[in-house]
Amino acid sequence: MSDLAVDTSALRKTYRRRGGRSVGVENLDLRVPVGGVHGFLGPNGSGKTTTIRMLLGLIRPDSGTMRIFGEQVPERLPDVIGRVGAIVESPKFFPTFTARRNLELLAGAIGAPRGRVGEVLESTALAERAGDRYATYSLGMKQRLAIAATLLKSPDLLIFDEPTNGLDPGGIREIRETMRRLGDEGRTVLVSSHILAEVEQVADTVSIIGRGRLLAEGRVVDVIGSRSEAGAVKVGVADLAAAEQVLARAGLRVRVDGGLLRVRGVQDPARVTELLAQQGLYVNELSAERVDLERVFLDLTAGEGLDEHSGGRHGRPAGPATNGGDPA
Ligand SMILES: Nc1ncnc2c1ncn2[C@@H]1O[C@H](COP(=O)(O)OP(=O)(O)OP(=O)(O)O)[C@@H](O)[C@H]1O
Repeated sequence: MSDLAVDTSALRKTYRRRGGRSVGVENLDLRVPVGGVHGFLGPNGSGKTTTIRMLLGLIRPDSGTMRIFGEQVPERLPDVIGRVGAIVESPKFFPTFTARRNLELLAGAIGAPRGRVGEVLESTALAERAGDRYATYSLGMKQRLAIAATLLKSPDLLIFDEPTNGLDPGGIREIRETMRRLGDEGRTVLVSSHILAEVEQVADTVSIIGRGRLLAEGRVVDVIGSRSEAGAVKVGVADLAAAEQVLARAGLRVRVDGGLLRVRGVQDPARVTELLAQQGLYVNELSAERVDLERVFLDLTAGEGLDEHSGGRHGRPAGPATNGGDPA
């Protein structure tokens, strides 16, 4: 049995556009391990939805291969689709029926056991409100009911494309907790998002893409760890320009960023304080640089945002992904 829930190899998809073709996904090797939550991250227009739609057989790739649980798709999709639950657009529920009734009707339609309804309401933390009419649900509850509906057939792989779009912080937290619960049950959750803080808290592993290409992948701790640097500190001081010169003269790599100095290659932070104090520059803040997924993402995808009107992606040559490269 494959230890990957999803894997793609050299996947490519282009779209026709005026004057030629634009690239949706370029040479993409995506690997999603079985079990746990996998964040599929990228800026707007980077190819997340395109990839998900190809996996679900909704659009065809130009070239490359895709497998779900080791089965080649789209060729073998009928064999594995029963193990896959996806929310690509909001399902239709009857507004005047309760959530439970809506799920019972759906369970009947797809031949899921009726007892499953109670279980999926528990999994999505909707059990207490299951007797309320759908029309009275908040957006977050509606989204969780959509997840509950996909859980009726007890899928091993769940694919969620930007599931928290339009939700308030409370709704986002509930979806996050639901995804974590599903991952802990041993299911594989593939969730696309451009909200990094949310993914960092819930994902076990991530793939980061930009302009349709893979930029980094791996366990969240490793992706962050590989780009953290010992001896990187942030320094607050009133005269940033003068302090920058002093530290640069002392051989430290330093730049001004966001009202602070970012200094690298610092073996002893007390040395920074001393060097500056000698010149009458007094440090009001000094802390180790904390690298989070957001920082990694911004470094990796700098300049990867799309300008739809520039035609910048058109005819882009293929090339290898620069996994784990050093941040600029
Ligand atoms: N049906 C289409 N026709 C033409 N171009 C398309 C089509 N769908 C997507 N694209 C283009 O393919 C690229 C990737 O888009 P895609 O929607 O997959 O990105 P995404 O990462 O899901 O973005 P978002 O976060 O905004 O949903 C973009 O340049 C987009 O304009």
